[in-house]
Amino acid sequence: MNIVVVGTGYVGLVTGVALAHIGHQVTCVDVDEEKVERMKHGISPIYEPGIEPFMKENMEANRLFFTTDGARAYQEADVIYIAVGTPENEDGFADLTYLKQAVKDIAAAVTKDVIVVTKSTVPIGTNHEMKRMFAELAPHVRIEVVSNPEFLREGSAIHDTFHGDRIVIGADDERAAAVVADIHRPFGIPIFHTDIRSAEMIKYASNAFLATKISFINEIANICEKVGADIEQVAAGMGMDARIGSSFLRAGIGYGGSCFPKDTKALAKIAANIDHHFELLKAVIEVNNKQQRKLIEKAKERFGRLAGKRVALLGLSFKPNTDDMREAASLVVARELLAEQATVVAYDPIAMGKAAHVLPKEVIYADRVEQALERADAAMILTEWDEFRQLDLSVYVNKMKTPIIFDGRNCYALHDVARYPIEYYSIGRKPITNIK
Ligand SMILES: NC(=O)c1ccc[n+]([C@@H]2O[C@H](COP(=O)([O-])OP(=O)(O)OC[C@H]3O[C@@H](n4cnc5c(N)ncnc54)[C@H](O)[C@@H]3O)[C@@H](O)[C@H]2O)c1
Ligand SMILES: O=c1ccn([C@@H]2O[C@H](COP(=O)(O)OP(=O)(O)O[C@H]3O[C@H](CO)[C@@H](O)[C@H](O)[C@H]3O)[C@@H](O)[C@H]2O)c(=O)[nH]1
Repeated sequence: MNIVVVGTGYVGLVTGVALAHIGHQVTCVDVDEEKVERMKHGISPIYEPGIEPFMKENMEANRLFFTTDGARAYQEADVIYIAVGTPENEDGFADLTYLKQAVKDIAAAVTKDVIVVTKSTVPIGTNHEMKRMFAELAPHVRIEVVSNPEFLREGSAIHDTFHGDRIVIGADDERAAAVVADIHRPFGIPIFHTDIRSAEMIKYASNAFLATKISFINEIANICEKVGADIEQVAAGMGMDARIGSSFLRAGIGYGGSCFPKDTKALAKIAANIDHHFELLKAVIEVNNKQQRKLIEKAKERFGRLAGKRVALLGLSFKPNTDDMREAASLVVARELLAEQATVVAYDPIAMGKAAHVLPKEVIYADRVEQALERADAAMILTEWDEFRQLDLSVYVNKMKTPIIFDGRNCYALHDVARYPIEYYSIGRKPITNIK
């Protein structure tokens, strides 16, 4: 089976590598020449733990290739996976420009029948629109379109691909569905067959539901703070109920990343377009927007004014084990701190290179966590990197001007913090005020 993957971002590259690893012949196409050049040398354009050894192993076995020559790759393909970006446009809807361009590129090149598999997250009805475009642009061949939404998480993408809970295959054509199921069978993951529209909706509904769990637990955390309960205990107790489940109940400063923010907004928009006002989802989004500002609120309450304060920002990426800055809470927090005329000194183990392109230019970068904390009036933890979780708490005491920590990810146990002369404000838990 000759497989081509269009787009080598988080989804495309991981899909290409994984399909090669289970034995398929895979060519990954990207329009970004620099990216392709790096990948040809076994260098991943994204920070994703464990991906490069997989790339190298499959390249050496002659199963994995990279090219910018889409036309040639599409001509030789039996199955083409589309994994290009579908970012948010200014109305909150999914921008389908890249996807439509990929459809045009494929239609212009193919000379034989082919199956096109859509991995990109697309609004309900998009795969049918793609089918219509193919029929119009490439009437000489038969192109079947299959929806195969992706559920991997950044930072654990390789693990998720080999250990996913399900593979969703949405198709109108039984033969095409069977071909795609056969391709994925070696993963040994349950395959769920459905129609195309339901597959498209499964992706949006899954992300919206997970985002709902996060906003729900964050609201409970905010109430816990006021009634003296502890969110870690509450989430643990709730999660023991198998009907609720313990995952995605980590309270914090809200969800970010390339998917939840855009996909929740896109689903709300999809609903609005058919005159359905998705009130629950709108509240989930609103709660998240507020939650991203939670540490600023707490700091203002503690200090009154933030002007002139030196604040160490620990963690910039939207979650640990990725350098992805898309919709990271750090963007909001850095901007607000600077607007309050605070000095912002930032540190992230991996994301500083990317962060420097998107954070305001006034942000100062530290090479090490200790350097960021030096003479700081306050520290704000935005990403729960292991480096911060494992940091000896005495470092805060020894380095900071005043060891006042605002922890947006509940990195430390309260009983550990209580042993140090630290002021500690976290999410949904009692503050600790041990500074003498
Ligand atoms: N990032 C995730 O964790 C994740 C998980 C599940 C689903 N998704 C969805 O998968 C899709 C891809 O997301 P991503 O984060 O991997 O995107 P990305 O932005 O990281 O990568 C997209 C790639 O496509 C390339 N590209 C654009 N147009 C092209 C064309 N015509 N031909 C060849 N290459 C082209 C770009 O150069 C880029 O390298 C989106 O729809 C997203 O919502 C993402
Ligand atoms: O209990 C939790 C879990 C997550 N988060 C936050 O939620 C965001 C998203 O985290 P996660 O879901 O782990 O990462 P993503 O890589 O964005 O993955 C999500 O988005 C992908 C793109 O659609 C989907 O494929 C995945 O299934 C879905 O989990 C991050 O900011 C996390 O800090 C919390 O605040 N609390």
